[in-house]
Amino acid sequence: MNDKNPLLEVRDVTLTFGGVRALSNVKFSVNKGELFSIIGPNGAGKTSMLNCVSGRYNPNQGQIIFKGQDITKLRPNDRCTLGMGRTFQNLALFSHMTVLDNIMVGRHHLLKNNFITGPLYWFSGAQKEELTHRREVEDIIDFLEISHIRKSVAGTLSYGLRKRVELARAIALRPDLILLDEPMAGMNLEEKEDMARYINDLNEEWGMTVIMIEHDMGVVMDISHRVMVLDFGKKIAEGLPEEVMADPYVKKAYLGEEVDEETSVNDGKEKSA
Ligand SMILES: Nc1ncnc2c1ncn2[C@@H]1O[C@H](COP(=O)(O)OP(=O)(O)OP(=O)(O)O)[C@@H](O)[C@H]1O
Repeated sequence: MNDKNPLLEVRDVTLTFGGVRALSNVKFSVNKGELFSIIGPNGAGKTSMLNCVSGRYNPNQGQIIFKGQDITKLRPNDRCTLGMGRTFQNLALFSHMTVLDNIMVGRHHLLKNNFITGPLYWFSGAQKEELTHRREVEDIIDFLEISHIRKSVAGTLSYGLRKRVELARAIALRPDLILLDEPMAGMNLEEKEDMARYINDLNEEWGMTVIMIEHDMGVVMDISHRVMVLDFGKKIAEGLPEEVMADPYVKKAYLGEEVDEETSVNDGKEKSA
C-alpha cells in the first residue's frame, strides 16, 4: 500500500442539506487493496459520505479524487465506468427479476455491443462477449454460493440472501473500489459471518478495495485494515481498528464517556464541538 498514491482521496468535503451540516471538512484517503470502514453513531454522516463518493450527492465544498482523477463533478454512472461499485443501505434489487438477471444487469456497463451491433450477433463479437459475461457471472455465483437460487425471483428470497444477491450485482461490474453501506444490517449471526467472509475474500483474493459502513463493531474490528469515525458530520478519529476503539473521543461519541486529551489518536483538528 502506498500512502502517496491513494486509490481514493476525499479532500475537505462539506455537505449541507438546508440548515443541516451533514459533513464538515471531512478528509481521508484509501489505498489500493485496503479494507476501510466508516463508523459512527446514527446520523453521523456515513451514508452522506458514501453518497458523495459514489456521486449521488454533490458536496458543497471539497473534492473527490479517484485513480488520480478529479471526479467531484462526474455523474454516478461515469464513476461506475471508472471502476466504482456500491450497495445500498436499503436493498435495491429488481424484485420481480431472477437472481441471474439481476446480476446480468450489474454487468450492463461493460457491454460493448448494443442495440445497433447486437443484431449482428455472429459478426460483431457479441457472441464472444456474451460468453465472457456468462463466465464472469458464473464465477460470482460460485463465489457467493448462490447457485441454488440462480433462477429464483429475487423478491421471494430471504433478506440475507437478497443482500448477498445485491453484493453479487455490485461486484458483477468488477469494480476496483466497492462501497458497501451496512452489508450486514438485518442479518442473523450466521448470515453476518458468511457476509464478513465474502467481503474479506473479495478484498484479499479478488483484490478489491473496500469502503464499508457497518454498525457491527465485531465485524469492523475483525476485517478492517483501517477505520474512520464520524460524529455529527466531522471526522473524530482514524487509524487501526484497535487504536480507534481505544480512542477517548470515539468512546465519548458511542458511550458518552469523558475525554482525556492525552490519549486521543485524533489530530486535534477535527473534533466535534
Ligand atoms: N437527503 C437528505 N435530506 C436532508 N437531510 C439529510 C439527507 N440525507 C441525510 N440527511 C441528514 O444528514 C445527516 C447525516 O445523515 P446520514 O444518513 O449521512 O448519517 P448516517 O451516519 O449514515 O446515519 P445512519 O447510521 O442512521 O444511517 C442527518 O442529520 C440526516 O438527517
